[in-house]
Amino acid sequence: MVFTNQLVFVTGNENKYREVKQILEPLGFTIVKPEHDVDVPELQGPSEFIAKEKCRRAAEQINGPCITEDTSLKFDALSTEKYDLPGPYIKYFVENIKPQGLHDLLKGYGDPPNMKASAMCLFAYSTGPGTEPHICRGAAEGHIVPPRMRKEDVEAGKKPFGWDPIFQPNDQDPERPEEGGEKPFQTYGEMNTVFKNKISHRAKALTILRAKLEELRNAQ
Ligand SMILES: O=P(O)(O)OP(=O)(O)OP(=O)(O)OC[C@H]1O[C@@H](n2cnc3c(O)ncnc32)[C@H](O)[C@@H]1O
Ligand SMILES: [Mg+2]
Repeated sequence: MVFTNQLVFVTGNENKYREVKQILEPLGFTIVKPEHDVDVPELQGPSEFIAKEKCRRAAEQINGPCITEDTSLKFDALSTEKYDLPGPYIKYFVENIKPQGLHDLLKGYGDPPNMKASAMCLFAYSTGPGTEPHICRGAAEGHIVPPRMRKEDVEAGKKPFGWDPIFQPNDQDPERPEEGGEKPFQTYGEMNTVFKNKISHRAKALTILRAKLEELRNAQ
């Protein structure tokens, strides 16, 4: 297996693709789409199983190395020690009840309601069909808040990226505007992309993926 800096990212989500390009390309990687359409079903089960299986199937379909990514959003109020909920099923929740509905769902239970949430991203890297994918995890703790998006995006009628408008990550310092933090605390949907890409669950997972790729390259 010869490593190159070109990574095939198999995803059906244009927003994910854009963010991965924005984060990794300044670091010397080239992110490309597969040459032909790849259809990986929405798998169910524990997050790590989904992430590995998704990558295994994608590598088989493109017959070569690739990366895939699976994102989940856990609400503390709904989760148990064993199961993160909605967790990997967040896609269907957000499609059906939209960010406002997700917020209202939590808001309706508990006094006061527990609005704590964490976003998790699992990247998987496969060196090709028949190999065990490597998993790189990144997480961001935060709170679910009423939807807030950047004014210009609302005015332009822009469709939000998933649950961005209701997730307010804790890891931001409104006292340090030079680092992108702005008063008051922002949701992902309000942040400029440079700042989101610096602190997000995806950015953290990509830092680990990058180190993993270096390690594999040095070991060859
Ligand atoms: O083809 P894949 O890569 O699987 O793309 P997907 O859109 O099906 O993505 P997932 O299966 O990982 O489902 C995650 C859901 O969470 C949403 N999502 C992922 N990352 C997000 C982020 O950074 N901010 C907001 N929503 C996000 C995404 O739009 C989906 O609805
Ligand atoms: Mg998916």
